[in-house]
Amino acid sequence: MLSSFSLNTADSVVRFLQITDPHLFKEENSDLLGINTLESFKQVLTEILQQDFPYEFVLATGDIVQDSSDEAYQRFVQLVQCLEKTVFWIPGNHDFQPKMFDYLTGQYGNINPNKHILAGEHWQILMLDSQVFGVPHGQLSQYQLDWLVAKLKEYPNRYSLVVLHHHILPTHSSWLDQHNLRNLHDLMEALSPFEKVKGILHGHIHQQVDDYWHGYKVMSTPSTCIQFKPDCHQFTLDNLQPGWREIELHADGNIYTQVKRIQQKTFLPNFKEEGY
Ligand SMILES: Nc1ncnc2c1ncn2[C@@H]1O[C@@H]2COP(=O)(O)O[C@H]2[C@H]1O
Ligand SMILES: [Fe+2]
Repeated sequence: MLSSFSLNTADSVVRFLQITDPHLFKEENSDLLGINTLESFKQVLTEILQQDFPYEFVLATGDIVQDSSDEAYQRFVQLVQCLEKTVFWIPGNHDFQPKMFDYLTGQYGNINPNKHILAGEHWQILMLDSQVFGVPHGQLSQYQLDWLVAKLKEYPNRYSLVVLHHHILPTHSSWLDQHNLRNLHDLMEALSPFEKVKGILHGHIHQQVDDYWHGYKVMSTPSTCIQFKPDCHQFTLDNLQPGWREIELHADGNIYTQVKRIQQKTFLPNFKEEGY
């Protein structure tokens, strides 16, 4: 396992961005259900650059590439260079991890493969791999759970944010909820002895969630491409725009966060599509 990454902050508040589910392709003109995922990702980056939120790093929470191609992972690295910040990442169900390790380990740009961030003096961020290769649902292996518990024991004085790709709370869309994290009870058992765990952050469901579960703040963030509509039994796309999330971790253990969506362009999918 990689060593921990220590991020010294000038301020007592740790600020970062989450981007998730870009679903990039090998070909620049490919689309996912009618949205060109390269164009929507570029627009998210463009509008991030226009904000004045003073973030220090970025978390990319999976489904970076849709077609396992070298080109799309390389393009992701090139595109995020404009942010001039370190980008950490975890795999989603669509990612091909051998290629993530080929291209996302830092040799080609400001990408960092560490999964444990000591963020300032008061926080740690624990990034988990919930991928089960070849299927859309998620599962945390015993190795991931043991690693999580080991880090929580090692840094008992830090507040903790847990990050994974898959969702833990129902979206009330049965087609999507079948692809959730299957062993949530194992995650809960791992976390429950540690009072300083404050939040759980994920992607995967292409929609915003800001909720609480057993005292943890649970956050999910719009994809940078297509959006899924909540509360729909059948596969249903939403007309909401691509987005990202700003997060602040405060020294008293509070998390302040907001979702932003692009405003200067409109991306609409083909609403007749029934899946991918
Ligand atoms: N019509 C559908 N019914 C069930 N699952 C689907 C459908 N279309 C796509 N999916 C899967 O659901 C997943 C949800 O988000 P992902 O981007 O991980 O990838 C999606 C596909 O793997
Ligand atoms: Fe996903």
